Amino acid sequence: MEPVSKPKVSLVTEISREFTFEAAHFLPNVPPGHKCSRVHGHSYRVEVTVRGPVDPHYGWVVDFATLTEAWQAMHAQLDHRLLNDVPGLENPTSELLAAWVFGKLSFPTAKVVKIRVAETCTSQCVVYPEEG
Ligand SMILES: Nc1nc2c(c(=O)[nH]1)N=C([C@H](O)[C@H](O)COP(=O)(O)OP(=O)(O)OP(=O)(O)O)CN2
Ligand SMILES: [Zn+2]
Repeated sequence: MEPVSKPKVSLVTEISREFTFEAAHFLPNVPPGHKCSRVHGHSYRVEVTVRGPVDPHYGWVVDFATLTEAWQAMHAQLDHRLLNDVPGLENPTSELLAAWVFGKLSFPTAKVVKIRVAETCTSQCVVYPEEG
């Protein structure tokens, strides 16, 4: 079999994993009569993306299982909860939830470069660290 040749350009490598949880929320700061002022629920999807060097021995940035391990504590805080009760999520918009998740994740050899939160099939938010 032909050996796998090294690419001629240097590559940036990102890996992602999507997680899900079910939760209720309401948005306390919306205008009077807004439907989201009432408690309702979503099947949330959260995608975590990290970037880093590919470990030459393992051939991966980090084990996908490492992302899952990091997610477990957040899942326990979020799943089947009223998000407004979770410290830091008193106003649980997608934007603030994505920032909350971002603030809770770090890995020794990989950088968190994107968090995507989708409340519905058609609405999502992405946060990135600012460059510089
Ligand atoms: N920028 C944001 N806008 C809204 C957020 C948010 O987090 N950030 N959140 C909501 C509510 O949570 C709402 O439940 C979700 O809104 P929407 O996408 O409108 O969901 P629907 O399924 O109800 O969509 P329809 O097309 O109206 O059926 C609102 N806005
Ligand atoms: Zn909602």
